[in-house]
Amino acid sequence: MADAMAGETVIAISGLTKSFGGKKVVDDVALDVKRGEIVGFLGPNGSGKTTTIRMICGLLKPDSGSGTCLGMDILKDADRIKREVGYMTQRFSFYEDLTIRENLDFVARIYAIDHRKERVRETLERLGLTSRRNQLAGSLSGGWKQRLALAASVMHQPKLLLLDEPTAGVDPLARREFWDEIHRLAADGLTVLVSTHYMDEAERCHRIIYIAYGHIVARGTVAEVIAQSGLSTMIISGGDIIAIANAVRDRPGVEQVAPFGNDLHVVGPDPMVLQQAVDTALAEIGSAAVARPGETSLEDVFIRLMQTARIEDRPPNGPDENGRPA
Ligand SMILES: Nc1ncnc2c1ncn2[C@@H]1O[C@H](COP(=O)(O)OP(=O)(O)OP(=O)(O)O)[C@@H](O)[C@H]1O
Repeated sequence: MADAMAGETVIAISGLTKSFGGKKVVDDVALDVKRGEIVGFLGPNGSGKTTTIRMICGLLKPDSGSGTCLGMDILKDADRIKREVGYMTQRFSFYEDLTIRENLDFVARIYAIDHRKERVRETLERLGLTSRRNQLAGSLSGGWKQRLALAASVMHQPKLLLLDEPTAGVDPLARREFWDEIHRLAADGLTVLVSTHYMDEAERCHRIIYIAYGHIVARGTVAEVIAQSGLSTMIISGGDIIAIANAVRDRPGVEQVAPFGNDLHVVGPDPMVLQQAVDTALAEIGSAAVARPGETSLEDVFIRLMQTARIEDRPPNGPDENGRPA
């Protein structure tokens, strides 16, 4: 993020609340996003990410709450906000029997973009789509479709881009290129709020916000969110991982046990108690495996946040207290 742009507020919202069928799915959410930031929006399925994004961009009216998006009032100026943000939904759709260029031309007409042909040409160039401009959208692979969707959402030159799980089902190379593009756009001053379930994508954001069943429960840089969790991790290598997992799982001070390849990651809130639990478990089963302190991962933190989310806020078919699906 360029320093000169930092500080300018793009989204400033507080008390945002929305209910569906008597159930609050977004409850007292506050958001503050500055120009040029890439903010990741994470949380379990059904936690209110899409609903929040839709309220920010004027597509859905909040029950309560107030604030501004691009300097406009989210309650009074919803129609203007809608026109000035770029929004890429989870399921983007195109005319499959139109080419990439024709699809963009169609979008440009809808937005009544001036100098339409020139803008379509520029957008094709900027998003690396020029060589494929005459290919039918229906024949594109997932990664190219996604690039077309991104092109369609930035063609009207929005200052804020809202991306709702933009890379679901796209291969790693295409995701890498997509994120490189997002960073280039942000460096030019575009502000990005992106919902995702991918840890590597969270790590590519300047800042993340974690929402669990309507409530924001963590926010900050990835390093800050990991530090705030207060979790410690021991990594056990060189033994019967399954036997060790069974021996350590229910010990005091152990919250999570998960195999990663040939290693076992054991996570808990107190490093001393955790070490003791691991040592005792290894001794008990006579294992010669080696245990060492390791870095706590963002995934471990998110699982903890999901487990500790308020039970009454969870959907009836949501995860149980161990984070397992019902
Ligand atoms: N129009 C609607 N009518 C009724 N319920 C809705 C509506 N839109 C969303 N919901 C419910 O609100 C809750 C939050 O949904 P939302 O799509 O905002 O979550 P999400 O965090 O984006 O989930 P995911 O990660 O699965 O995309 C869910 O329980 C969903 O079923």
